[in-house]
Amino acid sequence: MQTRSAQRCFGGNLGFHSHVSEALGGLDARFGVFVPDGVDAASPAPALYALAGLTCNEETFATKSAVLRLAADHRLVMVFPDTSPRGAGIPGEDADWDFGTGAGFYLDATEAPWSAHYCMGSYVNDELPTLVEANFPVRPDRRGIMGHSMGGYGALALGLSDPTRWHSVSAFAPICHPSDVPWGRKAFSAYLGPDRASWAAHDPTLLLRAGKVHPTTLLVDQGEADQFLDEQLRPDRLEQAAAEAGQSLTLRRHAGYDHSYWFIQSFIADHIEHHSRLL
Ligand SMILES: N[C@@H](CCC(=O)N[C@@H](CSC=O)C(=O)NCC(=O)O)C(=O)O
Repeated sequence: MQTRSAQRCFGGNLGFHSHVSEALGGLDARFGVFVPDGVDAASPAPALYALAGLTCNEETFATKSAVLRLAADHRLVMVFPDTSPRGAGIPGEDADWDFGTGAGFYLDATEAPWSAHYCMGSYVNDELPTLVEANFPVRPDRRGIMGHSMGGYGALALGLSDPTRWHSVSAFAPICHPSDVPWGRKAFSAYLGPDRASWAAHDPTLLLRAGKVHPTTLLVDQGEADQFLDEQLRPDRLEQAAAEAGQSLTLRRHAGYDHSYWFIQSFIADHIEHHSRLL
């Protein structure tokens, strides 16, 4: 692991690091970690992973969400992964802002040529926690996951898939039913292939319909003036599937708020309290 930058921030240390990732087929992967003062090997803290959305990178959530002061106050270590492999060299990976670079969708591609590098599912679920837990003062038994948009989808999908690994889950404006919206159909067709049966394991709404529930309440915030709400996000589908599955869900709709980080900044404190209480 190589530290690319390190700064003091809100009485803690914020660093951005890189390493050669096995899950991403030997490419360099970047991530950020914030460690509040008072958290050390003798007194480790839970880690909260924050997944950013399409077009973002490992700096976006740390920089724009206003989460760091709150993480310091609640004594949570924050981990900020990148949103895709970088520089895989696959033809077309930089052609669209909603697919390829910056759009890894937190799953493991099974289709060539994407499967050689686009394995952000294994990366966020396994490789990065192993690396973080070996190099930072975090508790390996208490992890939370949150995210925005594509990252909100990732938080819900990974959290519902393995509640023993992710002990608290929340999302801002998540893509709730990717199999049935344009962003998700585009990514899943390429990364997972045309057989829609293989998509279900990566779709929060379909995971709930299949009986995958999380033992804690899922917290989801959604702006009603979000420009992507009706075409791409579909929280109504998640709400219905959660009700049918018996999944506890707090879904809050906020009049006037859009898809931006200004929306996230407005409600991030509630998410940090949610994770702090459960972790
Ligand atoms: N390419 C468009 C819109 C890109 C965009 O809105 N990205 C969102 C995430 S969308 C779902 O995953 C985002 O978080 N952008 C970063 C930001 O700072 O807002 C464009 O660039 O206009």
